Order: sequence, then C-alpha cells, then structure tokens
Amino acid sequence: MKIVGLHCSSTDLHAGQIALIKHGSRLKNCDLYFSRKPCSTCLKMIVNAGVNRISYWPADPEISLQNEVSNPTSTEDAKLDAKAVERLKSNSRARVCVLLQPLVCYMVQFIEETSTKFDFIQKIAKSQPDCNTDFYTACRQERIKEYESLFLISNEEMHKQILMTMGLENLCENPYFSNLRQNMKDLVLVLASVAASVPVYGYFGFYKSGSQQTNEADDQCLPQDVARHCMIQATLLAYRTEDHKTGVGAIIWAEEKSRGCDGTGAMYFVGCGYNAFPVGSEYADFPHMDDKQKDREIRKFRYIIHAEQNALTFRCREIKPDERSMIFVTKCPCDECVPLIKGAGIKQIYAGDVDAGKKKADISYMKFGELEGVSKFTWQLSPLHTNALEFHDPTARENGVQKTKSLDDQQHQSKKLCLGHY
Ligand SMILES: Nc1ccn([C@@H]2O[C@H](COP(=O)(O)OP(=O)(O)OP(=O)(O)O)[C@@H](O)[C@H]2O)c(=O)n1
Repeated sequence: MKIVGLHCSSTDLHAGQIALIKHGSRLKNCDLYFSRKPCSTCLKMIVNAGVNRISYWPADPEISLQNEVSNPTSTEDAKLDAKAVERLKSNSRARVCVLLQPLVCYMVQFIEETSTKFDFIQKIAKSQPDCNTDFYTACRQERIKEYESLFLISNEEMHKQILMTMGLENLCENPYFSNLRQNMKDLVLVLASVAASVPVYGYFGFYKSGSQQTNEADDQCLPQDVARHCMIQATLLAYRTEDHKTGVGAIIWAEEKSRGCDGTGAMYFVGCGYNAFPVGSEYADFPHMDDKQKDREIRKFRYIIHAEQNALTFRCREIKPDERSMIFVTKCPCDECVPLIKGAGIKQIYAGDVDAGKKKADISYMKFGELEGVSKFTWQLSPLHTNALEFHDPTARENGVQKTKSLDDQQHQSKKLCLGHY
C-alpha cells in the first residue's frame, strides 16, 4: 500500500474536492479515508474518478444533522444531502463503508505503556529527575479531551440519530451501537497517547542542533506546533514496524513556492514509511535478532529497510531542489540513511537523537552529527531558555503541561473538516 496524499479542507474547498483537484483521474482504484462521511458535492466527483473504496468515520463532527431547532433550513439541506449521498452510494461501483477496524486486544494498553518510551518523553524525564513521567499522563488527558470533542459525540441519543440519518441504522441497536462507540473511543485513546508522546511541555521543542552551514531559508524551523504534528504522524507510523524491538516512523513533507489550496497551507505530503522487511516477505523469511546475538548471520540489520528508506522509496511526489523539503524521523537517522537523505535533496531533518554519535556492531549513528548542508532540528530544551524549565506566566501551564495558545485554539476550533452544509 502506498499513500498518495493527505489533504484537509480549506476555506473554499472540501477535502474530497481537494483530493480530486490534486490527483484527478489518478484517483482511479485508490482507497480514500475521510474523517466524516463525504457530502454529495465531493462524493459524486470521487465516484466518477473510479475510486475503489471510501471509508469514513461514523460521526458528524459539526453535528449539522442535529441543529434542527437553531437552523431549520441548513438541517433540511443536510438531510437532503444525506439522501443524495445514499443514492450515490447505492448506485455506484465504489464501496462506501464505515472506517473502523476494531483494535486487537491490549492495543490501547500497549500503546499507552510504550509511548512513554519515546525519546521526546524520555528527554524531558531525564532533564527533571524528580518529576517522573506524570506530565505525560496530564498531557494525555488533555489530548483525550480535545480529541473526544473533535471525534466523538457525547450524547448517545444524538449519535444514534446521526447514524440513522447517515443510513447506518444497522449500527443503532445494542450490542452493535456500544461496540461501535467503544471502537471509536479506543482509536481516540490511541491517537491521544501517541500525540502525548510528543508533548507540549515547557520550552521543549525542535531546535537546531550544532552549528551548521546551510542556507538561511532552509535554516528556519517550522512553527513548533506544525513540527510536533508531523512528528506525531511519524510516531503513529512507527507502531506499524516489523522490527520486534525498535519501531521507527518517517514522514516527508515539502513546502511549495506558492501557497497551495489544500488546507495544509503551503505544505504538501511527499511520502512516509516505517522500518520493515522487504515488501512481500513473510514473517519468518528473515532474521530478527539484534547485535547482541553473536552469530552475525542471524541478525536483522542487512535485511530490514529503514523508515527513511521506505519513505523515500514509496514517495508519491518528487523532491524538488528549489523547494524546502523536510523529513520527520522518530529516531536519529543512521549512517546508512544520512547520505540517502542528503542525496535525495531533503533540506531539513527533524528527529529524535537517541543513539546519535553511537557506533553499534551493525548499525551506527555517527554521521548525523557531522552532516553539513542539511538543517537538523532535534528535540531539546530551547537554547534560549536552557535554564528556564518553568514558565513565568503561571496561566500558561496546567498540571505541568503548557496550554495551547488561545489563538491556535480558536483557529483549531473553527476548523471544520468539511465546510459548508452536509
Ligand atoms: N533512523 C532509523 C534508525 C533505525 N531504524 C531501524 O531501527 C532498528 C534498529 O534500531 P536500534 O535501536 O539501533 O537497534 P536495536 O538492535 O533494535 O536496539 P538496541 O538499541 O538495543 O541496539 C532497525 O530496524 C532499523 O531499520 C530506522 O528505521 N531508522
């Protein structure tokens, strides 16, 4: 499977319309994933492009289908549109279905426990030995609250009514309804746990590492919230690893010269990957041992494809020399990958720096520190505030976790996943 694009709605266009503009008839046979059921404006074009499957999150984040009292005309429109969507669905070849695979047992617990092991949490914990990792729990609680309000509908009756209007009455009876809500909740918990592993905490963030020779434009760090968002994506990918021990995720974005229309500002998705054995291989085809195993022949390192290598191989866009392209990796790039990243023309690396400068038996991390010509940003305390872990403004913190800026909050709240009527 290869990801060919990630889009969200802009002021003028819905996410589905943007996918259509960006990819045109290349959408043929693709699978599309929506954070809500697409409206007829998007669906008719997508169906027409010949897509294979459309999966959507079974909720309506704007609750536009429920605002009958406050806004009868738009609710009427929303209901008409829901009917049109049903007709498009039943009369088209594409499979239109609910996006929800129940998670395997213990997955939520596994992710919650392991996400504290990521570099980003460990660095903070090490810098303040007395504070243990409680800040992780506080940060996770904040993310849970935020994502629940975005992705779940707290009132069960209202959720049932929305499902009915969407043509999902088969999910409104128990135990199906409660299973559906539990599955949705589990995914929210997974997302919140992973997001909390790259926390908003004090003056920690991605800052330039070392004194490097690069051109000025490439030296500019992304806003911290954008960098964190992309690293969370990479961290989610790391959970797909085929390595028993170490999961690594990587995602490449680039910045267009002109501002795009796809709701991601000027940034566009280039590719992503995680560490795994060659495509098509079966579980026992290759060795899985690490370099503590004496017999070198049964170690994994000569076989496993690194996260950055998969992101570069399965990218959907070219890396243009005159655009600022950036890779986000959850671990320090190793000596095999550093020349590949530079050779591919990537301008910025955002990474954790676990193992940086280490020479292990079969994998080394020596070149990252010496790398010139690519800007490197690693997770650390802001160099301007090295001794200032505490905020001067006490209102900026809550349970030890920095609160999101109110302006960001407002922008986030007003961002609709699919603008306009349903
Ligand atoms: N930037 C990186 C760094 C490592 N890896 C992957 O991470 C694993 C190796 O991780 P590492 O921690 O160096 O070695 P391990 O033997 O797994 O663990 P240990 O730290 O105990 O040596 C390999 O699958 C390698 O493909 C990767 O994809 N991208």
